[in-house]
Amino acid sequence: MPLFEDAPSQSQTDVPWQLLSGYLSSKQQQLLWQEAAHFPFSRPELTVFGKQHAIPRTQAWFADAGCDYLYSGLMIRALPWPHYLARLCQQLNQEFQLQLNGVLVNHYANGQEKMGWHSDDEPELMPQSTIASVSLGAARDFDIRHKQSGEKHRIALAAGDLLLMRWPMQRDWQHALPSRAKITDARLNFTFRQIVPFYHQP
Ligand SMILES: O=C(O)CCC(=O)C(=O)O
Ligand SMILES: [Fe+2]
Repeated sequence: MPLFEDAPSQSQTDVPWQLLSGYLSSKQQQLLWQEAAHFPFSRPELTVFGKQHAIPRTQAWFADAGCDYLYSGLMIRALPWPHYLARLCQQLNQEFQLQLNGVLVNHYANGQEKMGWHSDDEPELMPQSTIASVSLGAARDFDIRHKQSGEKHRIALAAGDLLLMRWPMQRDWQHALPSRAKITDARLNFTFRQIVPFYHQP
């Protein structure tokens, strides 16, 4: 019997995220990657401290009707679901008993493209809902830090991995995708979310 079996370190048991490595089959990865080649990615300009900046990645938002997303002051209308993405959403909902109804797709052309520290805590997200993050393409580090204590974790997200971010992750922690100068391959990330329908059109 291994030593310390009943006393795993705090960081392994008490964190609100769960990594399921190799969740997608290679066939599923291939179909999603091909489908995403036709997605209408855009690079919105955000206003930060009064200055306009193009985001360092491109993105697309797909969701059920009425699930528009106000993202850093930009209203993103829901586009209808592509076929394989819809199937993956259904699979996640069934397997983990979730009610995900939208997905933000982020495309990182190479290691220069990134995402800064944030929590996904927009008001149109269903309170206490889970976010399911699926990655394709280049493996990238994903950083997580606790808002109060500053405790840090780094996990690598590789092609086909699923990261479940459960409540209270977005309340207590921030996350980021740091740049990696040596990475030349593209990466896709899908964060499936549960939106309160018609939040922006009462
Ligand atoms: O690309 C990633 O792994 C993270 C994406 C993310 O945090 C987000 O879309 O909110
Ligand atoms: Fe996020």
